[in-house]
Amino acid sequence: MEEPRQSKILIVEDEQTNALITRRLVKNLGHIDQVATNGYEAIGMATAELPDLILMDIMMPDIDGIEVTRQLKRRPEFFNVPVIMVTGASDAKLLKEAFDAGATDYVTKGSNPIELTTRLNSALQLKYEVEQRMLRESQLEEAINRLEQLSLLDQLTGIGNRRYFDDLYDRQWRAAKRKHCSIAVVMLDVDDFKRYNDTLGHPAGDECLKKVANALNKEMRRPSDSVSRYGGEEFVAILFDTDARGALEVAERMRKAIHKMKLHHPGSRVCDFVTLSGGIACVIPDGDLTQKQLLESADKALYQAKENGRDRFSVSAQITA
Ligand SMILES: Nc1nc2c(ncn2[C@@H]2O[C@H](COP(=O)(O)OP(=O)(O)OP(=O)(O)O)[C@@H](O)[C@H]2O)c(=O)[nH]1
Repeated sequence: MEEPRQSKILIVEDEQTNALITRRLVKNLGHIDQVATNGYEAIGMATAELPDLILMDIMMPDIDGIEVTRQLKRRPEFFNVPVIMVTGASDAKLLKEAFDAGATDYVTKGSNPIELTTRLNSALQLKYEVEQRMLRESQLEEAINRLEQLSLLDQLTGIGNRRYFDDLYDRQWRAAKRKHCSIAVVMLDVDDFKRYNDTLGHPAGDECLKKVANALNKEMRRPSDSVSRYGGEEFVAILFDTDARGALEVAERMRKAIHKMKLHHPGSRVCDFVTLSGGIACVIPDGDLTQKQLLESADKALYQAKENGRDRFSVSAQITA
């Protein structure tokens, strides 16, 4: 059993002699003591500075120990503060009332100091064990949240991955349907990226994708806009509440941002630098059209942009809002 650490013990006792005896015992055990001589004072002191344990006299004028316990235990911060009742006689009915109010244990007045020491130590031990368990649980929860977050991020580029996109697209699609507003999907693809890898090597290709992802991400200016890595050298942006014109504007901004970086691309058939092609599709979702269809339209438009010479965007003719 771990040695109890130095704890703050609040002694609630209206009789001076009893208070003195208990204080001495608490001090001898190496703890810090505080004394409240009535119920109201006890509430004031306990709420001003949370004690680690309370030794509570039951019988007190004005407001008794049971009522004080009841009031304190209503407050969430007292959930793990043990309250040991100190009682004149072990009246079963009174004790039941005390336990119902939230007391942890009890000792009878004038009992052997060893008994009080043992009960005090075991109540503190249990309190610290509960605290440790809660800490471990919250650390575990944090680690799980972090893992969940990581599983939604693309490891290479640090932006959302396909899973992130699928989840967000589904939520935004349903929101657009509810609000009868338009949603735009922009599929983006680095031009001649196979040639980039072939001429400069795969590690350089990876670096290029990181820079492209970062630049695209910077162009997402509204909180509801996002760009994710769709896979390989393909990216996808979702623009909520955006029509075809708006989407084309954002797409052009992204294209220019890539141009501006002037990432040397010796194998490109388009120009000396890395360029992007993209396909845009947008719609106000209604009952028939599916998310998949909108994506397919954006993909077809991307193919069209490639066919038309790359380094450009094409807007899907079939579905527009
Ligand atoms: N370095 C690197 N290359 C990747 C990654 N993912 C996909 N690629 C490469 O991207 C290239 C894509 O090539 P293609 O689909 O033929 O298209 P492209 O060469 O970009 O030609 P167009 O799209 O027609 O302009 C392939 O060579 C893939 O190996 C990656 O994570 N890192």
